[in-house]
Amino acid sequence: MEKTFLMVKPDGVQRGLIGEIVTRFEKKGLKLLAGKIMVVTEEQAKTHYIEHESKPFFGSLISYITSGPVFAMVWEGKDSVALTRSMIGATKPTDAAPGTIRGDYAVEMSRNLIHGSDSVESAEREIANMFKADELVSYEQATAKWLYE
Ligand SMILES: Nc1ncnc2c1ncn2[C@@H]1O[C@H](COP(=O)(O)OP(=O)(O)OP(=O)(O)O)[C@@H](O)[C@H]1O
Repeated sequence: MEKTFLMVKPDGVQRGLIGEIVTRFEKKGLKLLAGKIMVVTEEQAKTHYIEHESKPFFGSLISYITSGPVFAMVWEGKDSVALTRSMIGATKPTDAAPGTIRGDYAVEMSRNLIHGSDSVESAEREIANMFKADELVSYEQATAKWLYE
């Protein structure tokens, strides 16, 4: 089983798309281990996007991701990193296939609604940057069946 870090970016929160996005992953069969509305600090943003530090768009990327609340999540399931990346779609909305989140709802590359980890290692680093260990339920807890009395 694999964990991944997903984040509805400020444009997705402002457009009221949290529920729509969460529903897609729930219906796919992934389990939500943690989720919170939060404002990303500049320090967290720079750690999150460290691989883009030398890129010309780094400054605007940091301003954008810290500009308003995001909805940060941890999901777990088989092949969750690859599955969620394919459900999110290409970075550039014009390349994102219809049926993907960006393909259905995003227009601009710099306002592409959602982030998803690109590897298991990135997911571990990104989760640790945004969550404390005790904010996550376990996969066993997330899959436990509710029973009638
Ligand atoms: N050439 C670019 N010009 C402007 N913004 C860009 C460019 N390339 C990437 N970005 C922005 O930086 C973010 C991170 O880029 P990355 O290549 O990691 O894409 P991604 O993995 O699809 O997106 P994310 O990391 O947000 O999930 C993109 O989501 C996009 O908003």
